Amino acid sequence: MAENLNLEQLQTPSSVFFLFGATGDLARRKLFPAIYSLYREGKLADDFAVIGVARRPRTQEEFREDVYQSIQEFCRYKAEANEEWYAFAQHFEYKALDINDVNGFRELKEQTEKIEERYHIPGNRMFYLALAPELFGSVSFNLQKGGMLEGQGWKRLVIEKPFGYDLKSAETLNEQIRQVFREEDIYRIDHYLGKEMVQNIEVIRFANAFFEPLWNNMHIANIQITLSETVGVEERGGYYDHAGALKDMGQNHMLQMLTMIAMEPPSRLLPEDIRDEKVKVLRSLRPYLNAEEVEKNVIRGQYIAGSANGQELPAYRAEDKVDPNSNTETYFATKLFVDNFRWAGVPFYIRTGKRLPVKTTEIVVEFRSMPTNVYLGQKHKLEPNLLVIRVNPMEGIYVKINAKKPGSESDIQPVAMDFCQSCMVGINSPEAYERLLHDAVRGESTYFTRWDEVASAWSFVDRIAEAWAEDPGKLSTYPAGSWGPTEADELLEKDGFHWWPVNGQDEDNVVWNK
Ligand SMILES: NC(=O)C1=CN([C@@H]2O[C@H](COP(=O)(O)OP(=O)(O)OC[C@H]3O[C@@H](n4cnc5c(N)ncnc54)[C@H](OP(=O)(O)O)[C@@H]3O)[C@@H](O)[C@H]2O)C=CC1
Ligand SMILES: O=C1O[C@H](COP(=O)(O)O)[C@@H](O)[C@H](O)[C@H]1O
Repeated sequence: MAENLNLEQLQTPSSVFFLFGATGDLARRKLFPAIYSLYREGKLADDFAVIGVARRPRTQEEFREDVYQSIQEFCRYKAEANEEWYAFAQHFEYKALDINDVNGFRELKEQTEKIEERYHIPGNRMFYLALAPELFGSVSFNLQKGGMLEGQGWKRLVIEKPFGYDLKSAETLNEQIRQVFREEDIYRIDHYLGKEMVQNIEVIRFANAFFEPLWNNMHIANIQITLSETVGVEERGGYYDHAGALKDMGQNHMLQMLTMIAMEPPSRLLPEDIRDEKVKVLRSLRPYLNAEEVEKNVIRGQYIAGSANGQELPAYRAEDKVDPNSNTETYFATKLFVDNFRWAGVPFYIRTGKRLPVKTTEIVVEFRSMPTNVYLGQKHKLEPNLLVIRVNPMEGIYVKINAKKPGSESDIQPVAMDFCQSCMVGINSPEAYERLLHDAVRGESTYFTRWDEVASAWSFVDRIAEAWAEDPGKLSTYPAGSWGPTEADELLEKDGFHWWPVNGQDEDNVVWNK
């Protein structure tokens, strides 16, 4: 029998979790809440410690208060200021240092050793960099120079996206961190890989006899991946205006979801076997060879002023820290091909954007139509079968099939066979960051991106970004609160397809099994 990893049996070892960027947005909104949820669910070792690191001065009490406030605001479990909270908060300490100052790291070492002694932690250290990528190299070097990587126990580096701004900068970054850490000790986060339903794609595909035989170009007409957001750029205008939708979401989350959908079944469910299959998909992406191909196949747009739910919304160019003449895309849609035997000729359409009408991530697999339609002339045109994977905020899958309308002579109507996971587990489905932190501390690297995946994704995306850089003027606009530029609809219409309604917007047309 093939050897697999038994996640349930992986122990959570005692360790110190260093959070660089502890006064930042990501720490506040995602990381402190994730640690607290893991604690509440008994998924942390009894002997654990968290050291927050950033430049701002904070007393230990102030830092613990920051953590408390973040949990109250963003965590799915609420804390009560009682003894239990006090016991938990004692595990948190703060160290003010500048990443570029090695002396700060020497002091950090002393502080760490005291904590490790207090909690009997055997030198296991996880360094989470919730920092701008320019600082990743300096942190790695100074961790080494400051003696933080010495002694027994494992030392792991967890890095946030974006991993570079293009292939070249990613390579430089990678060379820097690889001078200090081994590839197997580097955990590159793509939080979409921590989402319940993205991980479920593997199970849906490889544990169901009726999907895998149909999972190819003989039976699938096209695949659509939509990641729509209602928010604008919020406080992150400075970062976003340099990144844009393609690099912020396309290079990572969208391509990672595509790999999960398109990869071959691995022979074993071991991290490297799965990652090997994913990277093959990225290497099989058909590159756009020139600016004309990019223009034909990739639509980019930027939102102008609009409205949603009766609220007036500003144009992107009027957002805080955004250049008023910015040509950065807040939306892109593209048609891709995975040039291998399984997927030859099947278009993958992916789209993402800010200030769209709903917050949703969905993957729609559209099956080919029946070879002949014996129901021609009936009232209802036969719709293709769909498998829809709802990633968030609703979690679940449904299969859309055609059935006879009860009581009618021969009317046909689409019905949905629905597995609504969020209906069963409610809002308590573990957040992506919880799952990924838990995996990283246990040394489970499957749902982190390996260097060759990152590099292949950048190679693909760079060609698009370069074509856009040559001709920055060709940018469509769309009103905030709309579904993006009309050109994105035409992209599918040219092929005889259309975007399927997402987020249950098709419900009037479909009978649901509820
Ligand atoms: N926020 C989000 O939703 C997401 C963020 N990310 C990524 O995570 C990373 C962090 O993002 P975010 O939290 O939003 O950023 P913020 O700007 O909110 O926080 C940056 C953090 O870095 C610290 N910092 C900056 N310079 C130094 C320095 N020289 N020495 C020590 N600490 C320093 C800041 O603390 P201080 O000023 O006190 O020094 C602060 O804690 C970025 O790479 C971002 O792209 C990825 C996905 C989502
Ligand atoms: O990585 C990012 O993801 C968020 C969207 O994540 P979600 O889990 O809320 O869907 C996006 O808003 C942000 O711009 C991007 O950097």
